[in-house]
Amino acid sequence: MSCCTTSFPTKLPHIHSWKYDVSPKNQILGTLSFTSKKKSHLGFTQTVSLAQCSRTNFLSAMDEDCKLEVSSTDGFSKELEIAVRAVHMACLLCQRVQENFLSEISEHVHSKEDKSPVTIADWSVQAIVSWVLSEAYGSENVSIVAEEDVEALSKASAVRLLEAVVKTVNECLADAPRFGLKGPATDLDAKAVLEAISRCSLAGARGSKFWVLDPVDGTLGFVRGDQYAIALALIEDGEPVLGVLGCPNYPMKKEWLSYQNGYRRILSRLTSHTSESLDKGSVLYARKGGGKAWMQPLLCRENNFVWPNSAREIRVSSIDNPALATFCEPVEKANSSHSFTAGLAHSVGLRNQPLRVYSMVKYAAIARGDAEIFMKFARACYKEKIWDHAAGVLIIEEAGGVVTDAGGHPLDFSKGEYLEGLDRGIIACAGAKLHEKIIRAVDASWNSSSL
Ligand SMILES: Nc1ncnc2c1ncn2[C@@H]1O[C@H](COP(=O)(O)O)[C@@H](OP(=O)(O)O)[C@H]1O
Ligand SMILES: [Mg+2]
Repeated sequence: MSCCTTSFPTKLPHIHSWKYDVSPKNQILGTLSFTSKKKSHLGFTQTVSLAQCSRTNFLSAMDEDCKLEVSSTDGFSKELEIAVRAVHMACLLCQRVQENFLSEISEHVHSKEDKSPVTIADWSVQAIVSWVLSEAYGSENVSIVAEEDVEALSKASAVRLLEAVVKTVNECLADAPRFGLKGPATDLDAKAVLEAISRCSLAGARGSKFWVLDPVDGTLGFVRGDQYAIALALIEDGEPVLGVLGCPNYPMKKEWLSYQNGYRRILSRLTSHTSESLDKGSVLYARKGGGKAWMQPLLCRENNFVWPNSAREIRVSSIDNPALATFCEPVEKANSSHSFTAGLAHSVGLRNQPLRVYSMVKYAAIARGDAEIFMKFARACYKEKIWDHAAGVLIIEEAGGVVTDAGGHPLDFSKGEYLEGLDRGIIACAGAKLHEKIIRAVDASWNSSSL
């Protein structure tokens, strides 16, 4: 049998080319080698004994294999990949729950003690992310700070609710292999699900390294069929070092964002379960210090996740003229003063209408270059929580943007579950010029505001 040697670009950014022996029938038969643009990998040669396989399978297999090599030398790569895969799974879970309950909402939405809504998706996402991270690193080695606790779920009156969560979790974990993750050998029972949820504790926020998770950020958007996000970050020594934002209703194409206020509800009525409608979300991620941030499309239901899953680099907008800039803010004026931001917008010369969007999708919009400014000014008595910001802050910074409080200080993730010492509000901008203008405008108008 005659073989030839050839090379082609791979999907991995670090890998420059593969060389492999291929038979006339396009079968991969034997030894292959690769070189990398990264110095540490130059000249590295790997010999792999491969069963005969198609070129497409070979490519996937080798991208997977190579990933492990890169992971071992590249800080946080393995954690990042697991986090991204877990968030993709969580997005799928949320899409399923959202589609189901848009028609029977009352059964699925419950009130927490502070009257904010919580759904089976919040608990289920927390359970699966906790389970996946614990499986990957051992539960004793993983510290997760997350929004939900099990109190309401553990009550005798909540049997049906707990059943629904357990079912949702198991349905999602059954899909784990599609995402390149190992699922449980048998379904998790209620005890295991409750354990996974309660393994996440607020006490972890005092440690030097911990994950922080908002299982469904913008729950109000979620129950209204609108924007919401799944936010996972890794904090080390008080700073986010990894950030992953799942935005199941924020597609790769910007135009879709303008269909806010219930477009999902309309879409899901018009389209069938398996159609393109499920392929309209994105997952954003970044690693500290890389100076890069990325975006991947959500999986179509029948596809398998192959890293890097058509990742596209994202960058903040280059617009620095306020007259052309768009600013985002929360939909709910209870969460941020619309009148104060309207005054700021006027004084710095912002002309576009504010883009009011639920959840950390606002951070995603800045990182992707779809908007230039995000401002949030909550009431003085409200303390911002770390899980509402950690992932978004890192992704914007790595995409080239600036995020600080209104005093120009970085947000402090080192003091437990709250952003302690936050000065007045949060300002995220595509660039330093816009950021300085907003900071100056806040100073000029703060004393005359009612905040
Ligand atoms: N009174 C308040 N002021 C400011 N933020 C609040 C708030 N009440 C809740 N939030 C936070 O705002 C988040 C929603 O963000 P947004 O208003 O930008 O959509 C909520 O996240 P959850 O939905 O995860 O609870 C919650 O953490
Ligand atoms: Mg939140």
